Amino acid sequence: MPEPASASIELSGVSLSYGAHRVLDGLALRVDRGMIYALLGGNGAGKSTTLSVLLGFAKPDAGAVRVAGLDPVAKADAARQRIAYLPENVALYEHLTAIENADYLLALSGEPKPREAIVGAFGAAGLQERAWDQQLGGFSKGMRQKVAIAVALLREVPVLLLDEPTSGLDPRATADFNGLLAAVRERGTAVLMVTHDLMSAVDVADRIGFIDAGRIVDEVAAEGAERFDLRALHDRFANDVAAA
Ligand SMILES: Nc1ncnc2c1ncn2[C@@H]1O[C@H](COP(=O)(O)OP(=O)(O)OP(=O)(O)O)[C@@H](O)[C@H]1O
Repeated sequence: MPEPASASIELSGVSLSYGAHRVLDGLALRVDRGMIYALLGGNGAGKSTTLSVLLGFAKPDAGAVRVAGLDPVAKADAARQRIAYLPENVALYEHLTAIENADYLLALSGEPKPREAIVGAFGAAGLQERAWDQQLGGFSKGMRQKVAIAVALLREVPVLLLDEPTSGLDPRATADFNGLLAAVRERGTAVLMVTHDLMSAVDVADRIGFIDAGRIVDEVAAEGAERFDLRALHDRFANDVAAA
């Protein structure tokens, strides 16, 4: 069946085992354009493996995976061109300035941009002007993420994957980051955010999915009343994890 054009990320019936250990077990998940999906789950539930599958680093034993309409294993290069990925600890070059980092990363991905565009994206990402020409050595995690997300904005990719983006951020930096994500969504990007941060998920996500033992056991949509009931969601999250 042809895929709806709006599905930027789609996994259906995805299973993956490491030896005898089934890590993903019939996983189904869909993120449309202009949507933020928060994937929550306990340790070892399969969140990072889901990202690895979308990045084409892990090949499922069964099921279908599409990123911007492409199979990330069969069309690895083309699929990665369409993805921006922020790992939990963003890897940047310490001895290069913020601008040099952006310049280099954009050149690597074959999408060089002039300085004016880079500083424009830094401004949009909330990186203070005095940091633009500083080496990254002294940057906080929040500042590094701003550099990385500015690069993602400049690449104008349709899919953004985030692994624990707010872990280790203070509340102000978390709020800034969530605001930035909302701006990314406005551009029509599909955002999949792996997180343990239920508060951020409630703040910014359109849909929250709870994964356990490699499958989605519960999903809550933003338009539902429960979205605003943090306590109920917290209990549900704890129960989902405990019940498995
Ligand atoms: N390369 C691998 N080889 C063998 N087992 C693996 C491999 N990668 C992950 N696993 C196992 O798969 C399971 C799911 O791991 P995954 O990293 O996806 O969980 P997670 O939900 O991201 O957990 P956490 O919240 O702790 O980061 C874990 O039991 C892990 O030990």
